[in-house]
Amino acid sequence: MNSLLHSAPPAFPITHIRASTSPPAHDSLAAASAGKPPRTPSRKLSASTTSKRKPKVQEDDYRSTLEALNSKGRFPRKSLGQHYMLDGSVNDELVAAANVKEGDTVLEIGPGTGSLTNVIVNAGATVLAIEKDPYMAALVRERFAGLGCVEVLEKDFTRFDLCAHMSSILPKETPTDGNSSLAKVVANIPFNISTDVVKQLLPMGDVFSEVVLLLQDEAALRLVGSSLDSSDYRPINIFVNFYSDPEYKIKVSRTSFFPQPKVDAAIVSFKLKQTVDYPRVSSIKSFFSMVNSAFNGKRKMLRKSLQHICSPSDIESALCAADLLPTSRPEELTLEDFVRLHNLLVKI
Ligand SMILES: C[S@@+](CC[C@H](N)C(=O)[O-])C[C@H]1O[C@@H](n2cnc3c(N)ncnc32)[C@H](O)[C@@H]1O
Repeated sequence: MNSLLHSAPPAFPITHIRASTSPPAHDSLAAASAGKPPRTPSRKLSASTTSKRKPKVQEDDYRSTLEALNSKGRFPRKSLGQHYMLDGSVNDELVAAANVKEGDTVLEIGPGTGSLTNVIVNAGATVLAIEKDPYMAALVRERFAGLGCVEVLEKDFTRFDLCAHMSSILPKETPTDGNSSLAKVVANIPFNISTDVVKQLLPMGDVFSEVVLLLQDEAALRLVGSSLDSSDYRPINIFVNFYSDPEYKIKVSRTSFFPQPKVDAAIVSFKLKQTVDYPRVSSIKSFFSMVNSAFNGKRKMLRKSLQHICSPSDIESALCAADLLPTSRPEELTLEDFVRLHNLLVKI
């Protein structure tokens, strides 16, 4: 599932972008153009700053941002998957898919120029944005400075202690107004970290209610649509369905990005399950260890590939007790089948 595109053209053909009608909105663009990230101290989101703020509707200025970057020779970095969204309606779709509303807390991974951040803020949410590129982190921090509802952390998401940070910003108690205290994730992520992102976020149902991502289309179809007996059916499909209810929303053409990647994208939403709704297994760790072992020998029958757990005859008995054929192979088992098999095998 990893990687794909990042073969952006060597030059930055800004002429293919419609000229912005709005002037650069902030001084940061001047700093950006000069190649120096503006130095704005990061502010912590707090109840006092978030409740008092008045959302300020900004014109989306990402085209002018790109022009400013281009004018000083700043190239989107292939290694960071910097393919910026040019189609505002895709940002609207992402935000709508997560049903972002007033008072929500939203995690955005890779805000880039802040075009999606802007739509999330305008929906009334507070945003925690994690951006690896120091230059873009400074740019987006400056863009939303003064609103009090956007915290930008200059971090590599794949190495960030998200649980610790989220527990420091989310309320400890469930709000009495009936609203959920759970946060949401809305992000146009670099395709090359999509597996890491999905693996880190999906088991966080006690922190997030929805995760809405723009993924490479092929990866999205594999994650959400891979069915039994298909060659794409993998442990990640069991993982995704164990922790969430996934939905493929819409396909997004590669022409919506700048620079244009070699592949199309898609919006996928994952409604996260709460711990109490996970399939009942005695140990999640041993469950996924069994699933991984089963797929390690993809063409092998389970009675062979699971031999390190117990004897082939015990495995055959467990398969029969789970209403499965003794000759079953991993690609023939649903999540529920794996759960039944696991719970029988660990008892043996
Ligand atoms: C596909 S661009 C999307 C930018 C912006 N959200 C948009 O829609 O135009 C991906 C963004 O993620 C940032 N990024 C890349 N790797 C990252 C990582 N490991 N952690 C956090 N941000 C990352 C890039 O610098 C870039 O800004």
